[in-house]
Amino acid sequence: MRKAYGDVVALDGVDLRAAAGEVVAVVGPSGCGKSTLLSIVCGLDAADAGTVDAPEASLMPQRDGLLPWLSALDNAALALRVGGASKAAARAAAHSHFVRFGLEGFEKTRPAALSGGMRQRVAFLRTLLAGRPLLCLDEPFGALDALTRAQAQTWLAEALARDPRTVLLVTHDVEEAVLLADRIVLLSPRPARVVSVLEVALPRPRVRTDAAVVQLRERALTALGLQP
Ligand SMILES: Nc1ncnc2c1ncn2[C@@H]1O[C@H](COP(=O)(O)OP(=O)(O)OP(=O)(O)O)[C@@H](O)[C@H]1O
Repeated sequence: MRKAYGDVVALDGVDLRAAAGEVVAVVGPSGCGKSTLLSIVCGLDAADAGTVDAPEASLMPQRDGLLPWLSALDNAALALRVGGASKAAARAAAHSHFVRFGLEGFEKTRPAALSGGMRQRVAFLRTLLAGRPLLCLDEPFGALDALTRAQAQTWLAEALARDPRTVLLVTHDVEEAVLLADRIVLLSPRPARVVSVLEVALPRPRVRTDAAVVQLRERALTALGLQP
């Protein structure tokens, strides 16, 4: 696949495959074209050359995209409302996940009064409830502090274990990719090309201090040229 914005070539020959139910992490340096790739896969942008053969996808954008004037519950229920569900049905469906997502008691809270981690959980729930087979997650935890990020990685792993989907997870964070993905696609600096693909054949749940996790993280960093 190829995509340029004027003289800026964002993607140059990126070829990517995901099997149904597989979590594929896409890791690459800042500005290499990862968001562009997700926009094309989700049908929000068109490639200049190449094709996308993907099922219907829902995108969790880099900034959480929550609507500031809606409550947490109505934000989570938004995709269902857009899909034609009544307000009551959409709220009930969204609410049935609130306890598991650690959001109980915050149904009426507006996004500005939620913590960063909670906002990400609401945004993820909204993406999940869109009911599409493919989830495109663009740096879902990029804005979180290290501790909140570690917690968020755990709940995402648990949520996907409960409700498996095909996932494209864009991240800068090699460790996050090793913890969550079945396969890691490493991209070059812009224009993005696939540098290497690593299989993550490790049992779940994965622990960041595990020797195999640390070893794979180092292999990925080396492939990206970030480790001697
Ligand atoms: N709509 C656009 N118009 C012009 N240039 C764009 C547009 N979208 C992206 N670009 C450029 O394409 C390149 C790739 O951008 P993209 O956002 O896809 O990278 P990224 O890997 O997601 O970056 P980051 O990791 O920092 O989020 C950048 O140089 C960016 O400036």
